[in-house]
Amino acid sequence: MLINSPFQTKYTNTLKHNAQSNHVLVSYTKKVNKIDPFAFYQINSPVCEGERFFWKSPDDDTTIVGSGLLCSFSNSGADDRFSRIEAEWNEILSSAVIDNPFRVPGTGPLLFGGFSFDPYSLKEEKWQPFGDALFYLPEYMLTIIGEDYYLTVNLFESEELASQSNKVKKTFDILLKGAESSQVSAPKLERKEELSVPEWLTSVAEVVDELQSSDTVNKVVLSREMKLTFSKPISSEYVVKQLHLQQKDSFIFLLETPDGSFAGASPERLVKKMNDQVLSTSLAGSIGRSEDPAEDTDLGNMLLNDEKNLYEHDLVVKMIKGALEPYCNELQVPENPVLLKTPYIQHLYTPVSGISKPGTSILHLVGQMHPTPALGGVPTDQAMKIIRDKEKMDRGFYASPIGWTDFDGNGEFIVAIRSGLLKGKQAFLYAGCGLVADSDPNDELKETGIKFLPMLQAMGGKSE
Ligand SMILES: C=C(O[C@@H]1C=C(C(=O)O)C=C[C@H]1O)C(=O)O
Repeated sequence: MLINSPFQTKYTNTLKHNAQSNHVLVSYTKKVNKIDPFAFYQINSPVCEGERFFWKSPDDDTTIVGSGLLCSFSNSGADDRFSRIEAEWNEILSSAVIDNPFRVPGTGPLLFGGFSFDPYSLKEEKWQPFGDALFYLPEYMLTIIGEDYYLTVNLFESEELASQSNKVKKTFDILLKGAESSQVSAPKLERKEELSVPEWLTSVAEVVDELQSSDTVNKVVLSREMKLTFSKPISSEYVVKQLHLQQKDSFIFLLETPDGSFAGASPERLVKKMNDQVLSTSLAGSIGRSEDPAEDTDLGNMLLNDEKNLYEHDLVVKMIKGALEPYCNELQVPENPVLLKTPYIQHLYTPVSGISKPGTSILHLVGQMHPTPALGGVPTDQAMKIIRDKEKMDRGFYASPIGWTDFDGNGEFIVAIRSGLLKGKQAFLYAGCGLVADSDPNDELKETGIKFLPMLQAMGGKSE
């Protein structure tokens, strides 16, 4: 690490955080020349490996890369995990010294991370480093907004200001000199296993039966897992580079820990907040793609007129509208969905936008909206119970909110689908689908098979 922070503290609870609250955050942001985000990602390897993150919104709108950990925020269990992260973050910010003349969203001190899907689900060892909430305040961060590049350095105040600014200046110089990205070799896939397929098909059939006979439960999203084994440990950087090249219309995300990384390419925004503008997305209802343009249009039209998919979609729209209503004015919800196409699948898509009421934070909105019926079901509590009972696995961070919030309260969170956990020589991929009373198990198996493809392709495991 270029700046040797003596305060690398893992805040596991509010109490511990309070004990550290005399440390003042100092943050510097500078506009810099163009720099390759992957070169920046590698810049402090191997020292910072396990302490990095990567984010890119569709169409290269915003790219944020963090390297090195000034501190992390984590917690386990409990429904108040959203507000606890927010309280700890606000406490750090309340005494922070911030030198950022630009105040562009995504620059300056920023928290990147996410939450687990379900704090009450069974817990698997492989997800243990992530807990139920994990956020990073990076030491070094690159933000790219369109053609503009910003570098932020964060440190805790521990020395004379003059020597601090000297260090920061040196850091900027070193970072900018070493900015060449080196190649990482492709992983060699040795084994690909779709886990418990017969059991999963039985669970889907059972849930469909329950949906048919129930007066109260309308939708449940069930997911399944695929395990990949490689000849050598898989590089998170390789995977994220491939996703970046292959999935232009999706959000690319990566959160590293020293014991496993979570990465994916999700088309689904949960919520974006820029000043008081709020934007959310209902994404549910799916159909495949065709290489033949006319056939592809036909498939899209079929989806736009399919009652089962429209119903599934509408449940999500209604819930998102209901969750945002108490916190937003001027909510706009188009009457009909449109299509959102990614390379392997097309979805029904409805944007929901509004103006947030004063005092509404993005983390609060995330807590109010998660899990939407696109990933959980309707009604939420009953659907979550069914998911726990039928899936019998730990989704970890799959299907959960992941994203960022900056010191000005701007931010964006997505739903972490089309994703996987990379752990040494193994990777665990996840894919799910919305079930309603007239769902067919074999169709759902096929749909989830398609949803594995973005990650599979990025890891060299997609057979043509
Ligand atoms: C659950 C996933 O996707 C979700 C389910 C969808 C559906 O059932 O049609 C569509 C988009 C996503 O909201 C996944 O990709 O794993």
